[in-house]
Amino acid sequence: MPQPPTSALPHDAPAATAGDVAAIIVAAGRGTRAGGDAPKQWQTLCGQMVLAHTLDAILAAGIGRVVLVLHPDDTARARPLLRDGVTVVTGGESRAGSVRNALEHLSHAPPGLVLIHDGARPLIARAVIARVLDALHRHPGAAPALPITDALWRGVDGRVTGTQARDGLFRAQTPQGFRFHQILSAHRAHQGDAADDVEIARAAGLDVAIVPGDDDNLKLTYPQDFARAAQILQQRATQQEA
Ligand SMILES: Nc1ccn([C@@H]2O[C@H](COP(=O)(O)OP(=O)(O)OP(=O)(O)O)[C@@H](O)[C@H]2O)c(=O)n1
Ligand SMILES: C[C@](O)(CO)[C@H](O)COP(=O)(O)O
Repeated sequence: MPQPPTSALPHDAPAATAGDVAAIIVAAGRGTRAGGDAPKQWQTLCGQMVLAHTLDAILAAGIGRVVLVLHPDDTARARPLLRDGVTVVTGGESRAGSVRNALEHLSHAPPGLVLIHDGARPLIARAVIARVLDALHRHPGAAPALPITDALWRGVDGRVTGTQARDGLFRAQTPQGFRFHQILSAHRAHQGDAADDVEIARAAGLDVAIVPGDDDNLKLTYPQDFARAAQILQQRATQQEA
């Protein structure tokens, strides 16, 4: 069984090399819902590109091998992000296609485990990464999520047309982690798009554990998300100074 890297593991976990784990950061989208003068992953958040925050967070967790998945129009923007252990592949027409391109790239020197993360989630905490890696000791897949705490409705044209029970429903986050060869096979077998990699894994019959997510691990989707993300980063900076 491949073991995750030491630095992202609980203190009592067996030591492992960082080479056992690779991360894929998908950042080939166009960020249409966010608007702005560039796709959201390239916009500035607290003085740094969104994608730089995301990459720094993944590297800080001890993941020594990262594949950035970028739109072909964006490769020049990525120059400040390039360093040892970071490679770039071209994205696909869908998020699933982008992930598939990265998995095929990694298949030439396959890791034991792979974490698949949205470039648009720059506030990913090391503790969440560690929870995913720890669960991969016991499950072929693991992903963070938050339970739904609000009532759920169906609506059309601004009116409620029905309600939906919330029991057993979760808001999925990333990174979503898998044993590499299993998620590669699942993607190769999958037809069409998918909301996330857990959907593709489940379609291939893989067991996926849910680990606690983090409210701060938001996906930058709309313009207002940037203000919330900046507030979280400023709170973190203040706490570190204290
Ligand atoms: N063909 C695609 C589409 C999306 N993504 C990435 O998948 C993540 C989640 O997708 P989303 O938040 O929907 O990003 P966009 O597709 O850019 O947003 P929008 O739907 O508003 O255009 C993002 O980091 C995005 O860059 C990708 O790598 N390749
Ligand atoms: C992968 C994901 O972030 C899990 O919640 C989400 O499905 C991405 O959705 P999007 O429409 O591609 O932003």
